[in-house]
Amino acid sequence: MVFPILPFFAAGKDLKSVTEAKPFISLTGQALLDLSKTSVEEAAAFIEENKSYKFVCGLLQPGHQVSDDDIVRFVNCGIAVLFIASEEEANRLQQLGVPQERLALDNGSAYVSQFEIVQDFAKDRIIDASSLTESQMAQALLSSIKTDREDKLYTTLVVDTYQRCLGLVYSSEESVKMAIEKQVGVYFSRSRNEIWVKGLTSGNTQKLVNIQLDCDGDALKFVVVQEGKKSDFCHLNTASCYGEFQHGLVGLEQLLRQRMENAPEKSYTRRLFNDPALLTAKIKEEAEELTEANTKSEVSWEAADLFYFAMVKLVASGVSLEDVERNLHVKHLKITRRKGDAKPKFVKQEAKPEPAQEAGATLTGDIELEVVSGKDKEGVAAALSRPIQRTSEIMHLVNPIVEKVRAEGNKALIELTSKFDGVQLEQPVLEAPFPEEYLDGLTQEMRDALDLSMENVRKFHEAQLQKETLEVETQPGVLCSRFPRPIERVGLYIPGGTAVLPSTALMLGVPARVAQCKEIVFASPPRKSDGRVSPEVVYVAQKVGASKIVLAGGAQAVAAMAYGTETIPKVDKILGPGNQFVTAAKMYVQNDTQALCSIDMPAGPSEVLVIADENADADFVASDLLSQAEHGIDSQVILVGIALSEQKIAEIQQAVHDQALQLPRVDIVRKCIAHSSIILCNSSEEAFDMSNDYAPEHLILQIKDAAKYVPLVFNAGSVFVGAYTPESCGDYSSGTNHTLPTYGYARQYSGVNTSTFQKFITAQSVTPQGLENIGRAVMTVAKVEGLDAHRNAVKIRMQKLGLLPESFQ
Ligand SMILES: NC(=O)c1ccc[n+]([C@@H]2O[C@H](COP(=O)([O-])OP(=O)(O)OC[C@H]3O[C@@H](n4cnc5c(N)ncnc54)[C@H](O)[C@@H]3O)[C@@H](O)[C@H]2O)c1
Ligand SMILES: N[C@H](CO)Cc1c[nH]c[nH+]1
Ligand SMILES: [Zn+2]
Repeated sequence: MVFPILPFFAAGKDLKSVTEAKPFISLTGQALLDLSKTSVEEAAAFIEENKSYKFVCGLLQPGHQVSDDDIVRFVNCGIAVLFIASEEEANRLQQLGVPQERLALDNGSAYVSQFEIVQDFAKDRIIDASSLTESQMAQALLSSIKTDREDKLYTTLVVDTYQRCLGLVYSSEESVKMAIEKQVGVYFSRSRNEIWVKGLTSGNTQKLVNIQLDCDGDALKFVVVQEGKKSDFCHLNTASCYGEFQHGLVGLEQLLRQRMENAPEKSYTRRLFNDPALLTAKIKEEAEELTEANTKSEVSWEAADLFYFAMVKLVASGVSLEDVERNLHVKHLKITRRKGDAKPKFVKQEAKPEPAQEAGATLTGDIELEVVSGKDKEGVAAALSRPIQRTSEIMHLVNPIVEKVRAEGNKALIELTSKFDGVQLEQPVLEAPFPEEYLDGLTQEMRDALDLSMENVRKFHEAQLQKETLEVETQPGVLCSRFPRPIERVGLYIPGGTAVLPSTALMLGVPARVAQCKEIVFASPPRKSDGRVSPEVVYVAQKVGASKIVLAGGAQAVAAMAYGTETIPKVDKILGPGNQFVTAAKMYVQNDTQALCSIDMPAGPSEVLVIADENADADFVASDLLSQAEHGIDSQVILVGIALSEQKIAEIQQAVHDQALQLPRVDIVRKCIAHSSIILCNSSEEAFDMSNDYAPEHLILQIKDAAKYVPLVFNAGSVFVGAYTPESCGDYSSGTNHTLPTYGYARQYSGVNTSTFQKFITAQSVTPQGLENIGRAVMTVAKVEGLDAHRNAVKIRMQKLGLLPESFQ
C-alpha cells in the first residue's frame, strides 16, 4: 500500500516553491501533477530533481487541452499513471498507446487504477500540496494503520534507499508525528519506554526519505538514509541488525566514493579517477570482452569487470546507482521506444579471418603483452595483481552449494552436476574395481606415457617418504620422538572443467599411494558426451588403488568428500587444484569443525613468472608463457626481463602472437594475455625481488648461468632452471609435483609432496632420572600459570621417588 495521501501540485510554476517550502510532502513518495497547467519540460525536471517521489502521476482534467503528442511525451518522461475522467478518454488514450494499467479512471468518489501499488485513490485523499500540513499527513497515516499489539505500538521495518533491510523497530503515534515533522528516523524505544530519536547519542542519525504501509496496513516501512560518521544502523556497530551487507554493487559504490576522497595518489583507482582517457579505454576494453564471453563463468567474470569500471565512471561523474535505477524506471515507463538497433560504428563488419583462425579462434586482433617499466611502481603493482574474484563474492556462491550437498547428499550432487556440468547422472559414484569398458579408447602409447610419468613421480616421492622414527634425548632420561603415519582417507580432486587433467590424477594418486593412505577417493567432473570420466583418469585410479571415483566437480564434489554422502565416504583431507569454486569450497570445509577435514593448500588458476635475459630464446620464452596461459582465462603469465633490448621484446611479442594463433585454445590465451605483462628490470636482484614478491606458482629461469641464481629464490611453488627446462616437463613427467600453491600462497605453502599425505605424531618417555632433570622446571612454570593439577602430577611422582621432601608444597 502506498502512503494514504496523494499530494496534488496544481500549477507547474509552483512545483519548485511548494517542494522547497514543504519538504515533508516527499515522504509520501508520490505526487499528482496537473498536466493542463504543467509543461512536459517542467514535469520532466520535477521527476529528475525530486528523487524521493517514486510515483509521479498526471491529472487530465475533463475537457483539458493537452495535445496527444504531449500526453505521449508526459508518459515517456516518467509520468506513471494518468488520472482521467471518462471511459471515452480511456479508449482514446489506449489507442494512442497508453496501456490500460497506466490509467486511473474517475468513478465519482475515487480514481481506480491497476497500476502496481497505486491502485484506488479516494478523492478525499488527494490533497492540494500547497495547503498540506505535517499533522494532516500524520493523521492520515495513523488512521490507516492498525496494530494488534497490547502496547499499541506499530511494527516498523527500516530499510535504506536500496531497499536493504536495516532492522526492525516500533513506532508510536507520537514518534510517527515527530518523524514526519522533522523528516528524520524517530521511533519508540520499548526498553526505555520513550520516544527514540535515532542517532541522538551515537551520532548515527537518519534522514527519512519515504514512509509506506504494508499490504494489510499493520506494519510501517521507513525508507532512510543512514547518516553520521560510520553510518551504522545497529547498536553493535554493523550496517544492519542482520550484520554487514554483502558487498555487491552498492558496496562497490560506497567503496569507490571513499576512494574518491582518500585513495592514495599512486593507487590504480586514483589513476582511473585522474585519467579519463584510461577509464574510457578500460570501459571499451571490458565491454568488448563481455561481448566475446561465452560460458556462464566468462560472462559473469567480464560483466563484473565492466560494472567495476562503469561504477568508477559513475562515481567520478557524481552519479549514483540510485540515479541509474531511476533512469531505468523512467525508461521502463516509456510507451514509445527507440528501435534498439546499434549505431553503425558498432555493427560487426565481416572481418577476414587471420591465417591461423582455423585453429579454433573466434576472436581477432594482436595477442600482445602489456609492457611495464620496473620503475613504474604503480604499474608493476597493477601488472602483478591477480585476476581473481573476491573471496567473499565466491563464498557467497559456494556456501549454498556446500550446504545443499551436506543436507541432501547424493540427490544434491546429481542435481548440481546436471546444473553446472550439464550431465544427468543416475549414480554419482563409480566403485572399484572399475568396469573394463571405462578404459575404452586408451591407447598403448598413452598407457606407456602415463606409466613413465607415474614411475618418475613415484621415484621422487618415494625418496621423500619419511619412515623412520626421529628420537632425541633432550636431557638424560628424557626421550622425545616423532613418527610418521599416513593420513587414512584422502579425497583427490582432479579438474575437468576446461581441460581434463589425468596428470593431476597421477600427481595426487602416486604420492598418496607412496604414503600408504588407506583409502583414496577420486573426484572429477563427468564428461558431457557420456557422463563418464576420461579413461586416462580411470587408468590412474586403478593403478594407485583408488576405491571410488566421485563423478562430480566444483564445490559440490569437495562438499561430498568433506561431509560424506550415502555412498561417498567422508575423507580426512582433500587435495588437488581447481578453479575458484573448488578452491573456495576447500577453504570453507577446512574451516568447518563439523567437517573435520583439512586441505593441501589453495591451488587455483595456473600461473607462471619467467625471468629472461638478452640470451633467452624468444620462442622458448613465448612457449613457456603460453603453456600456462592456455589453462584458463583466469590464469596469469608474467615475463620479467633483465635488461632486454627493444628488439628482444619485439621478438618475444611476435613469437607469443604467432604461436598463440596456432593453438586450439587461442581464445582462452587471448583473455589470459589481456591481464598478463612484461615487466622490464635492469638487474637480476631487481628481477628476483619482484618474483619473490609475486611468489609465483611456477618460476622459470631463462638466464645465463641460471642454476647460480637459485639461491635468490625465496618464494615460488616450483623452479624450472635453464633454457631446456620447460614447465610442461614438471606438469607431466619429470617427477616433481605439479599441484602447487597459487595466488601468492607460495610465500607460506609448499606444493604437494609425500609429507602432504602424512601426519607426524610425537611421543616421549621420561625416566626417574629425567623427572629429576626437568620436574622442577615443570612445576615452576605450572605455578605461574595457576595450573596446580599440572604441578601436582610432577610433585606426587617426585615425592614418591624421594626426589622431593613429603612436606614440599
Ligand atoms: N595450481 C595447480 O597446481 C593447478 C594444477 C592443475 C590445474 N590448475 C588449475 O585448475 C583450474 C581447473 O579449472 P576448471 O574450471 O578447468 O576445472 P574444475 O574442475 O576446477 O572446475 C569445473 C567445475 O566448476 C564448477 N563450476 C563451473 N562454473 C560454475 C558456477 N558458475 N558456479 C558453480 N560451480 C561452477 C562445475 O561444477 C565444474 O564441474 C584451472 O584454473 C587450472 O589452471 C591448477
Ligand atoms: N600447470 C598446471 C599446474 O598449474 C598443471 C597441469 C596439468 N596439465 C597440464 N598442466
Ligand atoms: Zn600446465
